[in-house]
Amino acid sequence: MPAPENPFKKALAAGDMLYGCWAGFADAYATEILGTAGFDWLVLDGEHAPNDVRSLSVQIQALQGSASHPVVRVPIGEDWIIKQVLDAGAQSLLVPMVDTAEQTQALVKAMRYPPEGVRGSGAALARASGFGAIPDYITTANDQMCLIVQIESRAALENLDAICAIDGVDAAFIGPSDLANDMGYRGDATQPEVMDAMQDALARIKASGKAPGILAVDQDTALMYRDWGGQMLAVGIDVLLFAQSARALAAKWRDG
Ligand SMILES: O=C(O)C(=O)C[C@H](O)[C@@H](O)CO
Repeated sequence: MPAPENPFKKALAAGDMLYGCWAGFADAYATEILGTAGFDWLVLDGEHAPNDVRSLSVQIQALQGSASHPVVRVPIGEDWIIKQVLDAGAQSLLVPMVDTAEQTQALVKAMRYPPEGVRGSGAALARASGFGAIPDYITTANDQMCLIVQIESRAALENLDAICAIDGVDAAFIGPSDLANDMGYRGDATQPEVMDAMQDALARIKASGKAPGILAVDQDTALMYRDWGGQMLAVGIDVLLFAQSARALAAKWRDG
């Protein structure tokens, strides 16, 4: 029995439009609820939400029966955390702050067992292999790995074509907020220079044959990014959805 097929990897390659949402409560119960909403994918955010490997692992479990595919964002693109979240059952990783082709090549290797890569072998302990119930996991897992690199700096834009040319990259995901910061427009991704850079980057990613990804937290921006070629399109953040609706409700009753 081989490693489970990665439907998200397949859908990205097929060019399917895939709508996602950030899962930032770092809580399995909240993520399980979000998993009933109907998104194609959810980012379990290990970079900016208070997650650790255990909280990420239980959220992956909570999405077991959901149509929403878990995309785990690691805090940093390093071998040790990549092998831990893959062993926990993640098959699709979003890696922040990827600036060079060399970095990208190392990430591809970190996600794969030798000889293609350097992923450490711990299948018997790993939830990913069904704790040894999938006998062929170690020989078939490499093909199901899905790498989404985050493009969020001027250096990444400069190296974008070389990054997208790396075998093993499935998608390149623009981080509007960090990109704006790096371009000198801290907190404002609506600046024309940033918008032009993002539109150009989405087109270049698409032209490379990889899936273009990006995040928007309002409908008009999401529609614009989709028109620019955004295929892996995050259209919301659960924490923001909750906070904004709670504030609106309080204001409604408080202020009449
Ligand atoms: O730079 C960005 O924008 C992202 O990578 C997304 C943010 O990290 C996300 O937390 C929303 O602000």
